[in-house]
Amino acid sequence: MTLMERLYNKVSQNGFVCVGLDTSIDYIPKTHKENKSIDQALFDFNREIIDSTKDVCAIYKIQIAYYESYGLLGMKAYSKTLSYIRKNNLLSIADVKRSDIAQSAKQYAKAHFSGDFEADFITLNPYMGMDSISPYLDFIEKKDKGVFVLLRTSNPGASDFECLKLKDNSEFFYTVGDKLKELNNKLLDKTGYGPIGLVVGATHKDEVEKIRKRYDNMFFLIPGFGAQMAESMNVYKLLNNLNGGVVNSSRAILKNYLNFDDGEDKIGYYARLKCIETRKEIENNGRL
Ligand SMILES: O=C(O)c1cc(=O)[nH]c(=O)n1[C@@H]1O[C@H](COP(=O)(O)O)[C@@H](O)[C@H]1O
Repeated sequence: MTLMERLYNKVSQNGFVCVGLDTSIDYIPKTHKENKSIDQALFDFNREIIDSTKDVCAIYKIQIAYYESYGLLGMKAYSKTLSYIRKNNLLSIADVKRSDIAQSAKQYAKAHFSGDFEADFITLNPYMGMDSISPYLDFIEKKDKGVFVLLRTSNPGASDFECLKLKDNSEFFYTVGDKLKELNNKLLDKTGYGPIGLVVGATHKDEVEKIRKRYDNMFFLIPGFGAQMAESMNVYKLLNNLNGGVVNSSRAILKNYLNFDDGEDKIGYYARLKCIETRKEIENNGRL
C-alpha cells in the first residue's frame, strides 16, 4: 500500500482529524512533570495523547519549534515521538516548513525523511521557487514520502504576500498552487490524490470553494479549526466529500483537559473527546 493509500484509508476509517502535537511544557500539569527530565515529560505527554486518540484521528502533526525551543532534550522528545508513531503503524507530518536552495534542501530531505527525525510527510514553504521543492522528489518517489506545501495560510498576514494581485487580477498563491499541481499530477495513485499536498487554512472563507475545485487532485492539510476559530463550514468545503484532506487542531485538543475538574488525571481521555467532537461538528455543519 502506498503512503497516500494508507492516509486515505486512515481518513476513511478514523475520520479526518490531524492531532497537532504542539507540545509546550506549560501544557503539562505539574504532577506529570515533576521529577522528570524535559524530554521524558514531553514524550510521556505525547504518548498519552497518541495512545488515546489513535483510532479517532488520521495522522499526527509534530510542530518542530515546540521541541527545538528546548534544545537537545526537546529534539530527543521529538525523535522519540516520531519513532513511537511509526512503531505503532500510525502516520506523521513533521511540521518543519523548510525552504532553501537545492543543495541545502537535499540535506533537509535527508534529515527529515530518514534517520533520527524520519517522518512520513513534511511541510515546505514554496516561496524560494520550484528548485527549493524538487530536491524532495527523490525521497517522495523512492521512499514513498509526501509533502504539504504552504498555499494559503491561516494567519492574518497571509494577505501581505500570498494574496497580492498579479497583472491578470489573480492572487499570487494560485501561481504557486498551479505549479505544484503540475508536479503532483505526475504522481497520482489510485486514491485519486498524489503525495504533493497543499496547506490551506480554513480561517478565510471567500476562496475555499475555488481553491478546492482548482486543486481537486491535491490532498489538503487544513489548519485553523479550534484555537484559531475557523468556521466548520469552510473546513467542510475544503475537505472534498470528507476524504480529501486532514484537519489539524493542536491547542484545542492538547489543552481540552483544562476545561474539566478531573482533567489532570484524564488528559488522553479529554483529548480523545475533543477529536470526536471536532469531527462531528465539521460533519454535522457540513450537512446543514
Ligand atoms: O503548516 C501548518 O501546519 C500551519 C499553517 C497555517 O497556515 N496555519 C497554522 O496554524 N499552521 C500550524 O497549525 C497549527 C495550529 O495550531 P492550533 O491553532 O493550536 O490548532 C500550528 O502548528 C501551526 O504552526
